[in-house]
Amino acid sequence: TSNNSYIATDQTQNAFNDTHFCKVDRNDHVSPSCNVTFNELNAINENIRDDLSALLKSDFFKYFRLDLYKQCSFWDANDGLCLNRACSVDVVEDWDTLPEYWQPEILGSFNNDTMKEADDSDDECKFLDQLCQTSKKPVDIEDTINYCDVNDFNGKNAVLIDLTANPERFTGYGGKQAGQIWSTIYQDNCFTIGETGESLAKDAFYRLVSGFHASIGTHLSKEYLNTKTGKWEPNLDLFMARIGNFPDRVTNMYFNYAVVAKALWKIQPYLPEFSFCDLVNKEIKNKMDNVISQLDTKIFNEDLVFANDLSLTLKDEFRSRFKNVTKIMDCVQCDRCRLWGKIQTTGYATALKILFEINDADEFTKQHIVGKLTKYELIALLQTFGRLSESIESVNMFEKMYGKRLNGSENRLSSFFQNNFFNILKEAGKSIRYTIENINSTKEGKKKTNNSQSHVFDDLKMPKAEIVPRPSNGTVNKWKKAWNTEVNNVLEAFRFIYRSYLDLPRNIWELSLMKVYKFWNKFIGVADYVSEETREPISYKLDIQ
Ligand SMILES: Cc1cc2nc3c(=O)[nH]c(=O)nc-3n(C[C@H](O)[C@H](O)[C@H](O)COP(=O)(O)OP(=O)(O)OC[C@H]3O[C@@H](n4cnc5c(N)ncnc54)[C@H](O)[C@@H]3O)c2cc1C
Repeated sequence: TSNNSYIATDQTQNAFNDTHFCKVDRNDHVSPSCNVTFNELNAINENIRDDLSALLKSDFFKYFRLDLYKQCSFWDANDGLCLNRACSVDVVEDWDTLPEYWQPEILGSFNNDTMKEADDSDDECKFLDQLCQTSKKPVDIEDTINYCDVNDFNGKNAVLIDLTANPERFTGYGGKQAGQIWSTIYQDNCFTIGETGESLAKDAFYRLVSGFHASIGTHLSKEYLNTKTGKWEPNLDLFMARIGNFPDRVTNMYFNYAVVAKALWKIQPYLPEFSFCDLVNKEIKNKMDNVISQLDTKIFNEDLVFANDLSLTLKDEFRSRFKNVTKIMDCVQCDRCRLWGKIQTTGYATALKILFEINDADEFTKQHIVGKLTKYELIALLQTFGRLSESIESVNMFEKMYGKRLNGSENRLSSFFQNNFFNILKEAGKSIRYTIENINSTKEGKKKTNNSQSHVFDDLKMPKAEIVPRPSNGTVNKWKKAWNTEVNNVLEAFRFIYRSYLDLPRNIWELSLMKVYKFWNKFIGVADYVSEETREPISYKLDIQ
């Protein structure tokens, strides 16, 4: 439930405490309202991935407008929030040692070249209009069906941003500021713990928020800044600590995927009627068709969500709570996080409007609602789908990395267990017994031909084989032989421990030397700040935006 998982200190969990990745059964249904399994969604996602990526990079879908200076309406941003940089320094240590362009404010800012000033004279941005033969005027949709403020993107201060040049990835934003945003969303806007189990609607609300949160975590883990190499690369430990060890978070991302996919499926018949020019562009239109034709109505059954509580008040409450979530995005202090936060909450809000406000039986409202979708809602809807699609792809990628890591550690573990103390004893015992038997049999003139057991541990110094003399009466004293073997084993174990203690000072000495060496390199500025591959300063290799 929301509050419980919020309070959990997930970072402290062992990332590899279970062999079952994410503890999710891929053949289970994603949720009671989704007649689709995790595996099926994975397959759909694989099929649409290329077309969807191409669509998101097209001129129509790659631009978004945002008012960077919109006032946070929940608290005085200069007062209630921690504004100093130290508040962001919760993920990367030693920020001060990094060059300026790696500081959180820079990583979280926009690539200025990719922003264009919006034209105040028209509510619509001219740049986007140039792409379209017919310009769609913004509309005053009745506020009663909106899950976000659709006029948010037409403000005087709104700027146009090229999303392909400002990817959602690790920014270093975190600490108290981000914590306050998430806690406000979960504690003040989600339904309470008891309530989430009450109905599918309240449960869906929490799932949407948690899936959104998990998706952000997945992206920042996938494109994480390795401060040693200066490269953006996947960070499996971070993913496991934030998402992978929480099956509910993984499930909620798939749930969100199903919700947004269903909304797209629902508006498919109306897409040709949109006046956005790029949709008229054959290639874009084909790609859009390819993507949506892979989707299916059974992916998500929106009729179930409000089925048990037909009360209109619950739907109103759901809508106004979600609108709050979209507004809280104005309080996010990291520009790039705010941009993607705004896009995704707008995308979810659009999906919810399509799913919950369009009545299939009522063609008039259907036309009315779909016909009045703004281009920013449509862009946000598709971009949000793109984010979730990438998240699902990343979960599968992290699973492979996890498998590799686990196999690697299994090998290390098995070699540890093969060489560990007790096995050495066992093998030593076997070897002694074998040697005794071999000697005995040689004495008896019955040479053994099977030598397969010999010398499993060639590198080990075995104790001299002890030949147990035969009793004079000719019968082997089995008990005495066993006793001697065990005593020998114990003695060998003590010798082994004793040798380890003797080695300890040498090991400590070597470790200290290595540390001093590393420290010296750092002091003279060599090792960590120069790329190992090229020996060039990292700044040349970084794609800083
Ligand atoms: C709108 C928004 C956008 C952001 N975008 C970015 C970005 O693009 N790049 C970037 O690097 N950082 C971004 N951040 C910051 C990022 O989300 C984290 O807040 C930050 O990385 C610190 O993480 P944390 O481990 O302290 O826990 P947080 O992610 O801040 O989570 C706080 C608490 O919530 C709970 N929790 C975590 N995940 C879930 C979940 N899925 N479901 C339920 N409960 C959960 C946990 O108990 C956790 O301790 C964004 C933050 C916000 C609010």
